[in-house]
Amino acid sequence: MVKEAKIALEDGTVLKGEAFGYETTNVGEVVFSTGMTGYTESLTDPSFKGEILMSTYPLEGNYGVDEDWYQSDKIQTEGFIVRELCRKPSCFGADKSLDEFLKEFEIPGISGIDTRALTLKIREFGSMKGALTTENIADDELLKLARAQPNIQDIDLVPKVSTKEIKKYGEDMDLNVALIDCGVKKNIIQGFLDKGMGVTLFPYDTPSDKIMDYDPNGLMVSCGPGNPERNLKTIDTIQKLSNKLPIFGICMGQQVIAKSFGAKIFKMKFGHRGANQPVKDLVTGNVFITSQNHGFSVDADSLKDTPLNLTQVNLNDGTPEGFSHDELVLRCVQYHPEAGPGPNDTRFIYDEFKEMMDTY
Ligand SMILES: NC(=O)CC[C@H](N)C(=O)O
Repeated sequence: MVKEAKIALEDGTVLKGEAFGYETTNVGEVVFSTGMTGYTESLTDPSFKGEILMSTYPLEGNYGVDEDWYQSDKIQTEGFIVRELCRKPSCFGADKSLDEFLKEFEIPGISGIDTRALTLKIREFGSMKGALTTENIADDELLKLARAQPNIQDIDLVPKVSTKEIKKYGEDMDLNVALIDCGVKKNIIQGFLDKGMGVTLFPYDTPSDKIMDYDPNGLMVSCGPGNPERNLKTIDTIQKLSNKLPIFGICMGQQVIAKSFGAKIFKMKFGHRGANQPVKDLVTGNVFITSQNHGFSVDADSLKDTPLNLTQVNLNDGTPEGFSHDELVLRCVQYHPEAGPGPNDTRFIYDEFKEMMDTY
């Protein structure tokens, strides 16, 4: 027999569905992703820490879960909301079902939710604090839990996902990248290795001279969960290194680099999450379809008072998707060129990073 599950939202909504995954109760900010595939990659993406993920695509789990697709070593989201769960997957490579996957990492799931209506509500209200339970909890208790949690802007999530020790990937490479791990995905590291660059992974709070001891050819700042403005240690390191090394950023990387040059950050109403976000390059006029997962953004107007130049914009809402620097060797993007999940339209950015380090 299938158990009942419930999701409560801070606006007073309580929705009932069927439980899957682990029997527990978790709180987080409820966000939606428009990706049609890639639930394994999204659920294991550290940038989802503190968030309860909802998929707008109506069927999840149909091709199972394979460990090769993980973007970190576990599920990072606080819960998963789906319209329909496939309990019997079919795929040549899969080693478990989505239900087994959530059980293994002790994460609750709810299916049978009208995800179209809930997405419309979030688009109107904005991302909402929620509580998801697969246990027996009264509606008003669950609502209290949803409302009592702190706002995602006010919590430190990066220390929860960043590496605790320095790690090296790739031996005997000509170029080596120092990667500050704010919540890196495996595909970001793999993207460098595939192009023949080695990677040294550093904790988010590593001081600048420690990084320079490794004599890197470039500095990469990764994606990561939560509010970039709270990531003061990484911002300090960037300020000390940006005139010493070529510097790159992806997602939170872009946000903290912008902040380190005095730009402002704001919380978006419902963010960009999915594998189909259109981005225009202002230099070439080319448009790319990109993979994204962020709820904060750099304020485009605030770039005017900085040495940063806007190079790319989002075609849905005009938010900044990339920039360069007047003098320094610097390239940032708000989207995920490494994909996982999503399209590979912007993989060439790794070649640009390489060229920038080669010529530096
Ligand atoms: N993927 C990311 O790096 C996300 C950055 C930041 N946590 C945001 O939501 O905007």
